[in-house]
Order: sequence, then structure tokens, then C-alpha cells
Amino acid sequence: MYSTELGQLAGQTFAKGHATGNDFVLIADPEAAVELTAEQVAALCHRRFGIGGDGLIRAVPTAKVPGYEQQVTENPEAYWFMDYRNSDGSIAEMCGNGVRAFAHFLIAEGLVDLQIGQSIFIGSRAGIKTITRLVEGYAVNLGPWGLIFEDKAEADSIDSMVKPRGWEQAVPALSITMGNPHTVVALPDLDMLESLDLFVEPEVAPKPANGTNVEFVVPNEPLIEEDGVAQVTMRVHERGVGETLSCGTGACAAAAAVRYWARGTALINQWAVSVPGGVVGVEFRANERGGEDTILSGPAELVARGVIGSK
Ligand SMILES: N[C@@H](CCC[C@H](N)C(=O)O)C(=O)O
Repeated sequence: MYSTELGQLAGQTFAKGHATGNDFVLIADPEAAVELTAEQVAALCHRRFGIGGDGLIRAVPTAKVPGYEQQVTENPEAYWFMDYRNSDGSIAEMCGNGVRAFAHFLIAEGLVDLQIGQSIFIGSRAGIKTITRLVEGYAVNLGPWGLIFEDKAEADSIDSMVKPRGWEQAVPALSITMGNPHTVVALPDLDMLESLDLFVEPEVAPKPANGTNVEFVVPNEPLIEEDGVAQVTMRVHERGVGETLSCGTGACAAAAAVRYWARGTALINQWAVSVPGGVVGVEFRANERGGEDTILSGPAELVARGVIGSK
């Protein structure tokens, strides 16, 4: 199963990075010469037989990505495209932690020059995203969040049921898109959150068409701290990966869901989401199109570099 031919990947340099413990293999492909198969990605991300990672990210010129070339016509500054793959080799539209690790990698590779306070645009399967370098870490504007099953969610505030392994009953949930799909469940306390078995994918019905990431979230008591920031704690089972230490788009979806459920009271715009790998910030900000954008912020670092070997 893991004796995949690495083909032209043999000899390719890589970096290993993470953002709040969500870890990635990162490769630069400036000539768009690397064609990745799902088997190769799964082999490289394997934690025993490979480098290990929740996903693999290829940095490739947007102009050379079939189907997405128009993004660089739309915005010539979106030179680099984040080609993101889950550890099982499947393609996902977006990765909020990955995009911060990606920006950090582009800087470290000397592929972009980005000073604190400056922003870059990047291409992605979820559209062009803006990343800003902060004193500590990066902020990415992931754009508007949305309800996946809009009519049902608006009528009932929930739209699906989720059953984690070992539970006798399913619990209500809300499905949210951040460019990629999420299904969020609120739990009453941290003991229940800690005891969850997320080794296997929770059952979700109805499930969004292309599968879903499942977030379990516990709002803090009180929800809003003196600084006006709402605090929640989250665990996640990621589509195409399994349980991870953090999920950036998942943190945004979790904050958006809790905010949606609490919409009868004041709308809270600043959120801190604690995950097993650290804390990320989520901000909901009105945009000039009359909607609201979702800004994810948090750290990112590279921990190693190497060369992919031939088997
Ligand atoms: N960990 C990521 C999300 C990665 C993609 C996800 N597994 C999916 O299939 O949608 C994040 O930080 O957002």
C-alpha cells in the first residue's frame, strides 16, 4: 500500500511546517513540473512510512494551474497558488491553517518578500485570498461564511444530526461553508468534549454533497470575556485526514455557528478558538459588498527541511 512510486518527486526538496499543530509537507513547484497522485500524497503524509503530515501543500504559479489561471488575470498579484491536498490524497478547496503555513513557506523560500503589516494575494480553489503578516503569525481573509442547507438552517437553526462513535443518540448540528464544508455541533461541557472518540468519522445526516469536516464546540462560561472576545473550545474530525490538533476553517465555522445560534442577542465579532494545538483568532468584519468577511489569525512555523528520497 505504501510502496508508491515517487516518480519525479524523488529529489524534490520539501519543508515541514505547522500552524497550531495542523502539520503540512510543503513543496515549491515554480515550473509546475510536479504532478501529484493521491497515492503519492498519502505516502508522503504517512506518519510511519512517510514524512508525516495532515496535508501536503504545493506552491505553484496560479497561471499554471488548469482551471484557475483566470485568478491571476483577475488579480495579477495572485502569483502563487496554494495547491492543498489532505493526507489521504484528496483535494480540498481551502485550508485556513495551511494558508498561513503556505505564506510562511513562501517567505522562507524567498519566493515572496512580505514585511510585518504587508499583505499578499494568493490563488486557491476557494478563490483569491489576502494574507497579512502580523507581528506574530498571519491573518487570512477567508471571505464570507455561508449556510450549506440554507432553508432548513434558517427555519430551525440546525440542519443535520451528528453521531460520534460510541454515542447512542445523534445530536443537532449546523453545516457551514468556509469555501470547504463543515458541520458544527455544540456540546454543553469540556468533559463531554474530551471524552469524544474522534478516531473514526462521526456519522452526519444529511451530509454535505462532498463530505464534511465535523467540529465539536463548547462555548466558555461566560462566553464573552472582559476584552469583548468570545471564547470557545473545539475539537475536529477533518474530512480526508481524521482528528487533527487544529483546523483553521473549522475554527471559523465553529465561531460562525455559535454566533448564528446566539444571533438574537448582540452579534459578537471577535472570537478566540482554543484547539488542542493552541489558539486561533476569528474576526467577522463587514465588507464593502454589504456582506461580512471572516478573518482567521494565528501562528505558523517551519520545523524541518529535507529531500524526498527514492524508494
Ligand atoms: N486543516 C484545514 C482544513 C483542511 C481541509 C479539510 N480537511 C477539508 O477536506 O475540507 C484548515 O486549517 O482549515
